[in-house]
Amino acid sequence: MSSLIEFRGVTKSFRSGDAAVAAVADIDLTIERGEIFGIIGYSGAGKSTLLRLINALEHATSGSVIVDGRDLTTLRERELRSVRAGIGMIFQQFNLFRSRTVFANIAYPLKVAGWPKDKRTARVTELLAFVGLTEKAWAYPDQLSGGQKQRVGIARALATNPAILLADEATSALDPETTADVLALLKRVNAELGVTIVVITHEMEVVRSIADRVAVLDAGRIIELGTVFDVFSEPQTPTSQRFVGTVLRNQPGEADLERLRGKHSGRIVSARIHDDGRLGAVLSDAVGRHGVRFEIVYGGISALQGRSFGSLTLELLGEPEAVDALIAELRTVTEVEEVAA
Ligand SMILES: Nc1ncnc2c1ncn2[C@@H]1O[C@H](COP(=O)(O)OP(=O)(O)OP(=O)(O)O)[C@@H](O)[C@H]1O
Repeated sequence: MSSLIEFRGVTKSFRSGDAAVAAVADIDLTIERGEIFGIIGYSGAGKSTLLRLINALEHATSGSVIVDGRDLTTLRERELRSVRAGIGMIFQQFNLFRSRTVFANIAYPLKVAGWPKDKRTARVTELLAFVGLTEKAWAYPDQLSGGQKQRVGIARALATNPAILLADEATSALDPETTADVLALLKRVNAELGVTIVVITHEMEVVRSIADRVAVLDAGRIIELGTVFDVFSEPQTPTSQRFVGTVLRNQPGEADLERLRGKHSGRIVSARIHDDGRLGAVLSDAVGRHGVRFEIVYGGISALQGRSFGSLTLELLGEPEAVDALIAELRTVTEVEEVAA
């Protein structure tokens, strides 16, 4: 892979009264050609600003934004327009023209780019088939469901064959089932058309479903960056742990722990499950040897990017020394955390 989008020491500040407030600060980030890159963060974290710096709807206060080898901070408006032509964008509220048909909405960017009518018609027909809306060509946006509107948005964004697609909370207005359909379409856009996609979202499920890598943004800074597998299986910061906790139930939360403490008198430990299967092997062998009984009281295994990870929470019952010896043995193969005595 080669880098397609690069942020080098980028800060974007806005004036707020007399002060300058940084919406994003000191961003160093490289997005590779062909990947689906997720940016997650709470409201106000700076996600939209970061996205809008890629198509120069915002201009960096300092640092450089490099897209396909061109440093946007050195370009004139006319050159920026040609960069923007290679970047499509979709939005939470779809931003379709209500007074135009689906066909005309998709044809619009082609018209602006000066495509002749026969070529426009051929391209729109092709795009309608790709997003599965051939029958809706002459419908108006108000006659479509949310998912169909976003399909039109995607077709319109792809009309001029951009290398990059920016998705700004593109599924946040949709129900879970429609979200899954739209995300599947975005995956096809990436896999079949080779379009690099940057997705900003506050929903970890979106990141889990489609992204290859993810950056966690907090107060304008990237606090974590990695493959979706790494960030989900070992989130390093409390913010990332909270996001991961919204979609994975491997580890008991505070309320679960309280319930477990009330119900179980033995020592309770959580042990990480890795792809290697060693926890299961050691557990089945060692409990008998140490004379410890156990009960599984909480846990879950998730699969992501073709690998498994998870956690098992066990109540251990036996002589204190025997339980200590078992925990020590488990610790030789995985991470074990005592969560309640
Ligand atoms: N044009 C602007 N003028 C002044 N402040 C702005 C402007 N755009 C963004 N900000 C501020 O920058 C910060 C980051 O905003 P941004 O919209 O990028 O965050 P976000 O993570 O996309 O949030 P949301 O999901 O709510 O849109 C916020 O504090 C916001 O108020």
